[in-house]
Amino acid sequence: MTSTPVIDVERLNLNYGDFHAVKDLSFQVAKGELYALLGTNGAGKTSTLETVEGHRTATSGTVRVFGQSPRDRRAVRPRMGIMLQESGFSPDLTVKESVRLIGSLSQRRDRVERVLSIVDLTHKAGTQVSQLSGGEKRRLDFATAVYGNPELIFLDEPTTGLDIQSRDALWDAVEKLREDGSTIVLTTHYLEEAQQRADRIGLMHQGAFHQEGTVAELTRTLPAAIRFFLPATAPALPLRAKRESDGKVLVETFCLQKDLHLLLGWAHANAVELRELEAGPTRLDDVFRAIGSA
Ligand SMILES: Nc1ncnc2c1ncn2[C@@H]1O[C@H](COP(=O)(O)OP(=O)(O)OP(=O)(O)O)[C@@H](O)[C@H]1O
Repeated sequence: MTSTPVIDVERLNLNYGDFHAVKDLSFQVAKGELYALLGTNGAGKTSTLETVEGHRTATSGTVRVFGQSPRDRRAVRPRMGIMLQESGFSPDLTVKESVRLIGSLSQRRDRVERVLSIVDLTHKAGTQVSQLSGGEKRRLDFATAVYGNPELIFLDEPTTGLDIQSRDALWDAVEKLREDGSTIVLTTHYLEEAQQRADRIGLMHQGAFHQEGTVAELTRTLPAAIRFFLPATAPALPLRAKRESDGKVLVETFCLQKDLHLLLGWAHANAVELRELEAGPTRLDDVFRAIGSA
């Protein structure tokens, strides 16, 4: 990493009483990156992010954001947009008033109308927060990340409760922010989104990284899968395979194209129908499932 990282965490430890929740965690996020912090329940993601956001003090280790302590709120806070799982806007405020409030709290400058348009709430500007649907509330939460194009944006489960159109719109807006140079830290349980969007992933388990790297680096450690139903009368397969609980045959391979070619050639030569054939590269889900079994 050549330039100073936007986030620099060195040997972070966090204790809650006797419980060691985060253990010697180190990672960096470079300017313009989309970094996904993922992990099992209770892995320590929230504790880590709260420290990086300046809400929590480290038990030991150092955390730098833009080269400064995130506890120095006056220096760091105006440069960050934090979309929490619930932003807790007052139910009595209107949408427009809430967005204005984001402006005064963040000390960033923007046009309320622009922000309302990006989060697709222009038509709800005069509606009280208490009258919004779950998805509309989530889009209002997203306004905290958009207002004034912050340099560093935290997105905590950003698409939970959003329909597919709103999800697409949110990711379009995130892409736009990235084009303008924003750095993004994402947490999500939608692994597909992380797989599609993240430049790098930190995968936490029990307070430490289980793995860290690009999606390709994480998935490279596990084989791809070919699955199909095989008729009872079929001759012996040309590949090593196992039978799954639903009766499907599973072939695990690090040479997907070559083995698929071999299998299809064999099926054609023997006139065997491979019913419900599926073949695909390793997914992040598989990497997650392998945690604990490693
Ligand atoms: N205030 C607290 N006091 C004591 N233990 C805590 C406190 N906050 C979190 N913990 C514990 O620290 C561990 C890490 O919690 P954290 O919320 O950081 O995990 P997480 O990765 O965000 O989990 P999840 O995906 O379930 O939200 C958990 O075992 C949790 O029970």
